[in-house]
Amino acid sequence: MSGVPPHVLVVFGATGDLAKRMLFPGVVQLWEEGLFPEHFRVIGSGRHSPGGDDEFRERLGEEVREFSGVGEERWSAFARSISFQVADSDDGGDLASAVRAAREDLGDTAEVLLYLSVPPEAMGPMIGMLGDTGLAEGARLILEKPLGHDVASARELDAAVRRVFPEENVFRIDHFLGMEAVRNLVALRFGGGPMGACWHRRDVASVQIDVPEEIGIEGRGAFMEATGTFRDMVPTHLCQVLGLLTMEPPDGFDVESLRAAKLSVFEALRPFAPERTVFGQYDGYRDEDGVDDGSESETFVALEAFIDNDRWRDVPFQLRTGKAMAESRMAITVVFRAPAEGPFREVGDPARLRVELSDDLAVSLDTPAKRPGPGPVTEVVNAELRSTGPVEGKPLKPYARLLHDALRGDRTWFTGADEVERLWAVCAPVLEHPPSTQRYPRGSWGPEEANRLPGPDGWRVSGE
Ligand SMILES: NC(=O)C1=CN([C@@H]2O[C@H](COP(=O)(O)OP(=O)(O)OC[C@H]3O[C@@H](n4cnc5c(N)ncnc54)[C@H](OP(=O)(O)O)[C@@H]3O)[C@@H](O)[C@H]2O)C=CC1
Ligand SMILES: O=C1O[C@H](COP(=O)(O)O)[C@@H](O)[C@H](O)[C@H]1O
Repeated sequence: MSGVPPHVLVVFGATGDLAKRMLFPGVVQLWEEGLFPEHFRVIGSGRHSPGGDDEFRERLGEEVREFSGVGEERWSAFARSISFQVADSDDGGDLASAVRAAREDLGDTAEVLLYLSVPPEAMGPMIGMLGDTGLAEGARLILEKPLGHDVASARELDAAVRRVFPEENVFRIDHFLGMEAVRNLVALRFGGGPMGACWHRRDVASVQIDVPEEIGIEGRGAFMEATGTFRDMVPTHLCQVLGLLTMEPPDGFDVESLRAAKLSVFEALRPFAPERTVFGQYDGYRDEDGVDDGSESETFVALEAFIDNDRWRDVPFQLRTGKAMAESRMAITVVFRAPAEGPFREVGDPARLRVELSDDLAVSLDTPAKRPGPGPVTEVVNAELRSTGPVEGKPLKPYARLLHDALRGDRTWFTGADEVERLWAVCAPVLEHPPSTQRYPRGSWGPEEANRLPGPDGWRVSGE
């Protein structure tokens, strides 16, 4: 028994890339784990019909089986409660009728969860339609990132949302906040361990948040042309990780306290400088479907950030992400200061803490230590931190975990509109004066200029 009331889940953008790769696999994982409502209907929606309910189920089934590993029989059992209904921002009448019918089938206690997995420019008009058709009434709404494309459009979108939905029903999703390792950052910092004690400019020399991706754009040409990697990844995933990593201790671990703590550090985040930002585009990107022959859209970004507060002043935070790179990795590396004086000031490599943003706890510490023997020689030794007990069940995938939160009305790990708006303001100088886009070979670590950005020590994960 999941303890979650009956639900009608409506997914707009149900034929898109996110839906097949992450969202539906997340839904199915919840169902397999007994965490999805026992009684439910899922209605996929979009402007174009995949053919009918059967065709939708069949196509989605092939994709979801590939990305989630669910077996054919289990999928068929789940898929019995799935249908498809065409809708767009001008016409949601049939969809509203389908949702009403599904709700009646499920009984009085049934709730409605609406998921907008559509491109940023489609959000505003879709929300208007949800209001006009009555679909919004009493429903919860999940909004995909990025929300808008700059400060003005984010504000406009937020106003559209507020006209139709009360804030307590709005869930702005950032799936990095559904990652076990990202949530663990809060425990590592505030759980009383040594990591919390040295989390200060006094001890920390620099920090890297590095999310290279091996995949290219996977058929998302139109999305990448309109959005680009900077808007897609920086004010969203990378900054949310940065926020949790650098915020002051929150007053509590509830939604309001976490948002206030993140907002406060985002207010101290210095607007990004175009001269300390590198944009790149992988060779061959212009030949992808939906991409302009002369496109200058960036598929790679690296930048340096500073937080102007007492804790972090002058500590460089280096952020990097890109498509078609040498390796897929999500890693945070904190480099500690070497002592300024005394016998160990000559120690070659400084101490480093590495947190991999993976499902399993993967934290490692490289620290100088004395090599056994008569001489005063030091070497770097490594300690791996691992969970000590058996882990209950399979770790939930980020979308599964966040959907589970939303189904239960828990907004703790969803973002606030004021954070979103502030982060667009931080990005504004780069959006207004973007650096020129440098080419880089597929399978590389990005343009040469980006490799020089962190200084002589380079990017810590490259080529390890
Ligand atoms: N793909 C990914 O890895 C991730 C994506 N996201 C976010 O999810 C959202 C969707 O991304 P993704 O699935 O990749 O995009 P896709 O382009 O693959 O799919 C978009 C979906 O939205 C529908 N759609 C497109 N335009 C409109 C429109 N104007 N009005 C209504 N519906 C529209 C499309 O169906 P139809 O044309 O039939 O309407 C399609 O089903 C984006 O905001 C993206 O940032 C977030 C995390 C990861
Ligand atoms: O939101 C997005 O995230 C993915 C990276 O997340 P992952 O969980 O698939 O590793 C990124 O590829 C995509 O461009 C972006 O829209």
